[in-house]
Amino acid sequence: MNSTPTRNGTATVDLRQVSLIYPDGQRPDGTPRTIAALDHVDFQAQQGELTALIGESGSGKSSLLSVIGALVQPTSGTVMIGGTNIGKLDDAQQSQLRRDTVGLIFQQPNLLSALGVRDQLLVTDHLRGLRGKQLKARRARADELLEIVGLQDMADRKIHALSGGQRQRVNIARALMGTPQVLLADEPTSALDQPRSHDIMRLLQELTKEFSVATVVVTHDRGLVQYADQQVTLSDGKVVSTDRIMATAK
Ligand SMILES: Nc1ncnc2c1ncn2[C@@H]1O[C@H](COP(=O)(O)OP(=O)(O)OP(=O)(O)O)[C@@H](O)[C@H]1O
Repeated sequence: MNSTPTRNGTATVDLRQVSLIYPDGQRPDGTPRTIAALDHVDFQAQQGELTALIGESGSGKSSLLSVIGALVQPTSGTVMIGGTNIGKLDDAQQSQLRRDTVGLIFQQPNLLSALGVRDQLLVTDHLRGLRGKQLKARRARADELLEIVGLQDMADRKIHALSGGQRQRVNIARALMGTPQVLLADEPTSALDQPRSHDIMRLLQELTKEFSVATVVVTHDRGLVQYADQQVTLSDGKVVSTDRIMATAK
């Protein structure tokens, strides 16, 4: 599969006229009703840039993230990720693209309580099929990422001995293990207090530049938009504005 990083200003994430229609029960006359979670959405995210995705509850933010992450197939439209048209891939190729190209960061860090911090990162390689010596060689990558997110002294700690902010850092480091081109975060700060939320956004901003990923962060908190390069606002499944964030705001 060709998943070469895009260059020359081509967007790493490029969605054209994407709609996602769900069944939504029946009308009183018995005919099926539908809801457009996404309605002809055009969306681009560049490598090395952080996009903040905002909008009211139910406006389609998580749906958009799911489509970008190839977790959900849109009903219509084109989704290009890292130069690959994901609509043209079969299921196995889509899974591979998810594993190789996309890093996912969820609201609540879904970490495995029995494992130490470093092993949380290595388990992703285990899932990619690495074993034995190959897996051991990845320890260095895991430790490098833990240092970058400020957890170098906690590699052997169990998850229950970490704070919420530290857990989210583990989650972020884990998402970077596969060297993704796209980093998707669905409300990564919702379980954190204000200072910790700003720390996590600052970290995501730094990592976006350092790893040259196209990062898309869903947030309810407009105070966190200052860490983004672009702000995209959704309403009723439609993109209602796409704005550059001025450097002076950061
Ligand atoms: N699997 C589904 N089946 C039917 N409708 C769905 C499904 N997923 C989402 N929807 C609908 O699509 C719309 C967009 O939902 P989505 O979760 O993307 O919004 P959101 O902006 O992320 O909301 P929130 O901020 O509350 O998480 C909503 O009206 C929702 O009810």
